[in-house]
Amino acid sequence: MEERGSPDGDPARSLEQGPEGPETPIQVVLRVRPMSAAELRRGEQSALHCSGTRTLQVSPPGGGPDVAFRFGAVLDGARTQEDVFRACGVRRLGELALRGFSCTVFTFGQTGSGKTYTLTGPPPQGEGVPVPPNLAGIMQRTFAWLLDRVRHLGAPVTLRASYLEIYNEQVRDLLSLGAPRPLPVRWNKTQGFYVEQLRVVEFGSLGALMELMQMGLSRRRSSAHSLNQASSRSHALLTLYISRQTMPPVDPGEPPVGGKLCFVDLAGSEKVAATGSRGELMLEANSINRSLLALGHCISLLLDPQRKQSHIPFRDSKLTKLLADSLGGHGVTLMVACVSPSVQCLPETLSTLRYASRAQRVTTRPQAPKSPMAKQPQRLEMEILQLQEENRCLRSQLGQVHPKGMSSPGAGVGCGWGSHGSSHRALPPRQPQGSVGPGWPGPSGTSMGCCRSSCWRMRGSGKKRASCRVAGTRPGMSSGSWPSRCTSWSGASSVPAPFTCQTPAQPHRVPV
Ligand SMILES: Nc1ncnc2c1ncn2[C@@H]1O[C@H](COP(=O)(O)OP(=O)(O)OP(=O)(O)O)[C@@H](O)[C@H]1O
Repeated sequence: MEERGSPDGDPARSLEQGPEGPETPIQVVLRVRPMSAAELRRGEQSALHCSGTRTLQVSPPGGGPDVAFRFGAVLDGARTQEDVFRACGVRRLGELALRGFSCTVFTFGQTGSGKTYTLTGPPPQGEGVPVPPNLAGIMQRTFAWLLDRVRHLGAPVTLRASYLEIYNEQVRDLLSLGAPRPLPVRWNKTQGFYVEQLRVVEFGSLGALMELMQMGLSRRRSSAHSLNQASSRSHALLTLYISRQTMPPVDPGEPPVGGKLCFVDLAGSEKVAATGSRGELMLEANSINRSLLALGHCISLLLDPQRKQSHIPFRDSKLTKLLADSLGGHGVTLMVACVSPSVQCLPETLSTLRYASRAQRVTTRPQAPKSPMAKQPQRLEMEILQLQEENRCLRSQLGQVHPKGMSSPGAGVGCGWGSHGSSHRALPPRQPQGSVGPGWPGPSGTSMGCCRSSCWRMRGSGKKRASCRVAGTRPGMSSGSWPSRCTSWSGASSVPAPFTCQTPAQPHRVPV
């Protein structure tokens, strides 16, 4: 018996462990749906047998050796929606998304194989009729889990969602306020590929999120053909953006830590001869097949260690652009491959199984965006340097003033290092808001204390002729970008009332 598939190991455990090493393979779970009523009516036989929790055996009709495929988990037609949710380890992906990772769950398979059922449950039985809770799919179950999890977290979390479809190679916003219109896919260095002008909606409750999902589902293109009465004619991507504020916030202006959880319901591959698609249905089928082909091509190239470092043609379709990070980037990805058990579907099923086998050998390098806390050491280091410098300077002034028994440090002692030996003219200091100290000058012409502690940068004053004696005026440098606490200014010709520094001082370096 030939066997293909993933290496040994407990699937649930490997998903629960999450991305430990630098490279993590795409996890693949296989779901075999039960025989449909139509298939049973036609008396079709099953060609698939699950042996154990990870192996699927395929028995070709008319004899021949069985072929076995191994995946992270294999779920037969008797498994419930809850079983599937658990086996897929989606909660673990949710936890990772809360920690800032970008996670993707996507379903893949032939038309009518149960992809939409797995993600969102059966089609609603009427307008506004909700899916019965026991039939709810991975998406509804994840939403409920996530909202509950967020409620019990100590830190505030902002949740937002977007929902789009790729229909005939056009991206349409399923949550747009008006009629959906094509949106461009762009690329930049920080975001990678993204959809411009996509509506992202903040939500605060499970009910609000379910409404968004229903809105998107009702707008998504679907049609009937001979293999599925409600066949999706587009790829749909619902993304949850999870922004978790660090405690305590590093800086009110800092963006919060953000993770993503994206659910992708791919349209099914189809043989137009089998589905009987004509006209518009056939155009849709061709577009679907082309984009799935592009996806398969990228997956094949990602498996080639030589090619992985070089060019992968993600730009070949909108689908591959939007899945680029999930497949070859820094995301954590789960693929749920869906198949029909029927012998009639075997060629398509084998193609799905091979596709899924290849996908589980693709690896990504999961990486959470750097938390604002990570920037702290650098910021603190700068602050420490500045404070040390100020401390050193103040100490040296104290050492020079007090031995002479001067009660007022401002009385009659010139700065010892001004140009041409003249007294140092300090700019009138800008007092930081709410800060009043002994070093601040009084009314024009009087100096009250040490310019070293009282000379502050001229924030936005535009007096570019003023220069810092130590750092100097740098070409193109505005006064606002000078050292935060310049201790020695000169050339302040445009300043209305120059002050004379009367504190003895030693030249010193100011950290810039
Ligand atoms: N595990 C299952 N249990 C019961 N019914 C199922 C199961 N999976 C799928 N079905 C039913 O099979 C039919 C096809 O499923 P579904 O629409 O989810 O397929 P699909 O793969 O999304 O197809 P398409 O690619 O054409 O959109 C639906 O009527 C669905 O309710």
